[in-house]
Amino acid sequence: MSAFPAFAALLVGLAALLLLYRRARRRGVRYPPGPPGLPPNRERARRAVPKGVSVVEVPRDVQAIRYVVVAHGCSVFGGWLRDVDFVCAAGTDILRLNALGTNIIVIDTLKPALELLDKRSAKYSDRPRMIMLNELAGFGWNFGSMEYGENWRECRKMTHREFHAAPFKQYRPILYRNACDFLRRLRSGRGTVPGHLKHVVGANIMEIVYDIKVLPEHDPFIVLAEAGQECVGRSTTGGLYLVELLPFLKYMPSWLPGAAFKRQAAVWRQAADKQLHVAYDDFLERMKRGKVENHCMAKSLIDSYGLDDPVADGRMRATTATMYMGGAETTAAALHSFFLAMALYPEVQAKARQEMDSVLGLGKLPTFDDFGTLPYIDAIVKELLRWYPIVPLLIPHKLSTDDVYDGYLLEKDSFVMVNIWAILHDEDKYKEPFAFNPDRFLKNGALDPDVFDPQEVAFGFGRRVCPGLHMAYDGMWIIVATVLACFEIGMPKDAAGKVTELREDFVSSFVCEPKPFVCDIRLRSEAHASLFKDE
Ligand code: HEM
Repeated sequence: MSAFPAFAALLVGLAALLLLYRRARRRGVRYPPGPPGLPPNRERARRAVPKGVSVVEVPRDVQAIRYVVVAHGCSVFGGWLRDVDFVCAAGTDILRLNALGTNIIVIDTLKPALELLDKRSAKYSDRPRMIMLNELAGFGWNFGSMEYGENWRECRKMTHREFHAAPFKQYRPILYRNACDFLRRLRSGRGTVPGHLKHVVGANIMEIVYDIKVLPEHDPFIVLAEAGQECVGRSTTGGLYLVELLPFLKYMPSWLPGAAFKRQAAVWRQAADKQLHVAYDDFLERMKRGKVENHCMAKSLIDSYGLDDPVADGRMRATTATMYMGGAETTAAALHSFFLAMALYPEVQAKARQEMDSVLGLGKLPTFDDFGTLPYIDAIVKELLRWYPIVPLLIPHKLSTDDVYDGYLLEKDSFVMVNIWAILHDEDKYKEPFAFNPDRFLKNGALDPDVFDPQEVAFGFGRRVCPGLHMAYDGMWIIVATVLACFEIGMPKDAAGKVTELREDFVSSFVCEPKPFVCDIRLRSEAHASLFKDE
């Protein structure tokens, strides 16, 4: 017998043994409930739901939860699951979907989310590989999508130095100054609210990270960062790339038919490289000329790590560039929801103003010196995090080893998503969860410690928890407080001055944001304009 058939027989034998071993090991094992296999459409998905798992049909106008399943597409499954618009199992804590061999675990309640992602975070802190995004399009430097390991740990350490609660306070004057600029832009009547929000959050990040003061319009650094952000959005929500399932395809020559994904990735790679290097190189160049005037993240990192170590240099570039990726779209989306909520709930505005007038006195713009003295403003920020959670399904974590929870086997390499939307709309925690009602967080005029704080879940879990959460909270707080101090936000009106309809209509994407809408924004009085006039 020649060597090849013997070798082939040996391989087949080994594969069969492995299969038998895995079957034996799995015998008696329970998996979390869920539809068997990939549900390709709504009808089949509904029929496929196993006994004992009830399915909640979601009202069409409550857009966000439709994406409990659809938003799996944010990582890799979008194309297939897009038309599935039913949602999660009620009565189960954990749901398991299987999409062509990839397990997706959806955690629907707080207890398993905390137990697994927080307490057992050593096992649950990896991310899916995302070949198109990380490896082909060149965004592997983004530590938000980086695999768990030393590189990721070092980037987190670098972020923590500047962004945890105490050091971040030094950046509050920047947030305040840019908030005043935002008020002036709002007053000008030019542009759009989402455009102004994008500008203010971009301005905050660029200044805090690189000491760059952006231009009022078409700032080149924001333009580059937005271009990078758009590539990430398109590569993660545009549907599945076959290369995610067949990784060897990544070596396919770009000129071959069927390799359009590689040509697309090459275009995105240019944006990824620019986002990584341009602002950082600009900072280095200014530093060499002695032109860096203020403390910023890049300066602090270079003061500690120096300029000579190429590994540290790569990580400093990656860490600083990741801040825009994580912080711009999310914060702008949350504040966009703020304008919608205020137009829909004028009584909330009235209460906020009453609080500010009585605590601060008339005719004063709130500043960070007032932080902690305005519980109703804090309650509005918390309700914004809860009402339409900004990242309703988390960024998928990946389980790095088999695990067991409540008798269920959770397999190594499963994607793990938390249904933050469901947790923050749990009627046991929040009465009338669909209403925007900041009062739910208050008792006797102070924040009620017995009400579950949405911050506990809205920023994620365990070792992957959002490192920008203090910046996010402070950045939202100052805009909410100063806008309410100076402006009235009302329902849209037609040309004849008649109030027109305004709906809660949100974009179906990885980040939950209202679809464009019009509202009526008016200065409370000319005297209020003097509170934020040009410096
Ligand atoms: C309202 C605003 C924000 C919300 C709701 C939010 C929410 C989140 C969530 C849910 C995650 C995933 C956590 C997980 O996987 O468990 C995350 C990750 C992240 N966020 Fe935020 N975020 C916000 C603002 C910011 C800001 C202002 C920054 C920085 C300037 C930032 C930087 C990041 C980064 C770098 C990651 C990736 C962390 C990692 O994978 O290690 N975020 N954020």
